[in-house]
This record gives sequence, structure tokens and C-alpha cells, in this order.
Amino acid sequence: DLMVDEQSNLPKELSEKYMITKKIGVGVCGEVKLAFERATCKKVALKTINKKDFPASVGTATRSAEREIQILQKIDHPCLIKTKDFFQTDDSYYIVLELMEGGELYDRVKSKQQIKEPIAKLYFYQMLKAVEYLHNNGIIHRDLKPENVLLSSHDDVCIIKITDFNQSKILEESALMRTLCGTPTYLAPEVFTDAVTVGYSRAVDAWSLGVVLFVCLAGYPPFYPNARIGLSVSDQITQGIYTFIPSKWDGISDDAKDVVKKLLRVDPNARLTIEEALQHPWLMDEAMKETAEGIMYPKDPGDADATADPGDADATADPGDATADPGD
Ligand SMILES: COc1ccc(CNC(=O)c2ccc3nccnc3c2)cc1
Repeated sequence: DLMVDEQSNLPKELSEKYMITKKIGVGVCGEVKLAFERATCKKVALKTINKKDFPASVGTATRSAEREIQILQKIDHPCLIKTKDFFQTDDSYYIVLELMEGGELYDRVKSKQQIKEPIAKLYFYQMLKAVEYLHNNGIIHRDLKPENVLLSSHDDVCIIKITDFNQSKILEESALMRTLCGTPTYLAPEVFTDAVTVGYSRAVDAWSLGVVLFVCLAGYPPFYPNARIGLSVSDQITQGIYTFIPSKWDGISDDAKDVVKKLLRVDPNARLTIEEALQHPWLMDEAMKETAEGIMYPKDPGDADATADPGDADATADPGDATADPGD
């Protein structure tokens, strides 16, 4: 199939269109390299996913990579990473992405220790809008963490974009949904009681955003080894046991703490949904929203995402356009 460049085993088409330089990131499924589009000299990120890297589960690696690629090509939101190009060979996928000059939120938190509350709020609002878009389109990310949140620049005020959809799940119409549409004459009671809790798997993203917000504000995670003697990290999580260390949290508002508490609720049914988090008093901050909307949907396409073309700005689906809410 695709001709392969003799020097590197890259597809010829890829090396003709892009000049690939240094490695800038390493993920579970492969690596990210800095590349230049020869025609425009613009910088891009080239993500390589090796199909054969997981001999044992080669099936799942390929399926998750194909799912990631399918999702990456379908989604369109200013705070979700966009695919610019795609190539594949027998053993690898090559995804060309817009380059996020600011790198990972993980490294930003590490270098700043704690992120200033107004900036953490600006980033968190963008994460909520991105995940609201995913959920409205029947997609659950399932792997939200500071390593998967990228920053567009080194400035505090910048766009964030969520990446790495290889753990994500597409919600399809379920057999249970079809069952509940029929007449229940012969239907067992447990099918109804089970149905009450089904449909909450998207709540995992709300929990993860609660952990990400905690880390941004406090500079340490809510759950970690030896946080509580005798409690494993999974025990801390399943019991919802964490500490607001005073020296780290004293300067942080009660509203911010309240959002964290309501996202880190063990019972998914009681946990804030993304929608409810967007209505929380901490996010009722017109100045922050104005800044966020301004960088997410720039009036003059020249600033912010230089890569976005004017059409992108208002092309984003408004949550109301969401597809019918699929079960999960
Ligand atoms: C000019 O050389 C560089 C410019 C920026 C950086 C920081 N950026 C990155 O480290 C980085 C990592 C993963 C990514 N995944 C998708 C899109 N963009 C990404 C950017 C690193 C090097």
C-alpha cells in the first residue's frame, strides 16, 4: 500500500508534506514529535501510535486507536484538539495535530506548584465546556488528567485543549434502552432497578475534572499513597477520603472548595454533572467567562488559534444541537 520513505519508515506522503524534528512528548500509545508543514512552515504536532506496541492486546490497541481517530475526526470544539492530517502504515498510525506551544497542564502545575485561582477557574471553565460538548455528542473521555490537557501558549491566559481520546467511549443506543421501550408484561423487576443506575458512566469525567481542579488549585492530588496511614489510594477514592491541607487551601475561596467537594462525591448520582458544575456560583463569574469566550471564539481569526480558519469560530455546535441523548 502506501510507499514508505527509505530513510525513516514513515509514509512517503507524510515526509513529503511535513519535516519531522524532535520528540516533544511521550504517551502510552506512542510519541509526539514536533513537525513543520513544508508548504506553510507552520509548526504541527505529529502523534505516532504503534499498532504492534502491545503484542498481547494488539486487538484492543488497534480498536482504541481507531476509536480515537474516529472521534478526533468527528469532534469540533475550540477546547478539543483538532486533527489536521492522518496517515497509516501496516504497523503505525500517524496523526497530525495542531501544536499546543504551552505543553501539558501537568508540567504547568509542576512548575508553578499552585495555579492562581482566577487562572485555574479560566482553565476549568474551558475543560467543562469541552466535556459538556463531548457528553452532548454521546462521548465519554474516561481519561481526563493534567497530562491530557494542553495549553496553547506559555501565557497564563490561554486556550486549553483536551487530547488523548483512546480511552474514550462512544455511547450507543443500548439493548436495555430498547427493552425499556417495549411492553414490560414479562419483564423481571431487576431490569427496572438496574436501569436506575445505568446511564451515569459519564459521571466519571466529572469526578476526574474534580481531581484535576484540586491539583491545579492546591498543587497536590486529593488521593495519593500514604495520604492516610493504612488506606490504599483505591480505599481513599472509594471512601472519598481526602484532605484540604490548610497551608495550601487557606488562600482559596470557599466557592472553589465547594465545587471540588461536589465533584468528588463517591455516589455518581449525587455528584455534580458537567451542566450543574457550569451553574455553580464559583463559575458565575462574568469577567472570567468574557475572557474565556474571547479566546475560545476570537472575533478576529488572526489572533488565538492561528490555525483555525474563520469558519471554525462559530462552527461549533451549540449544546442544544446535541444528538438525542444515547444511553450508556
Ligand atoms: C518548538 O518546540 C516545541 C514547542 C512546544 C512544545 C510544548 N508542547 C508540547 O510539549 C506538546 C505535547 C503534546 C502535544 N500533543 C498534541 C499537540 N501539541 C502538543 C504539544 C515543545 C516543543
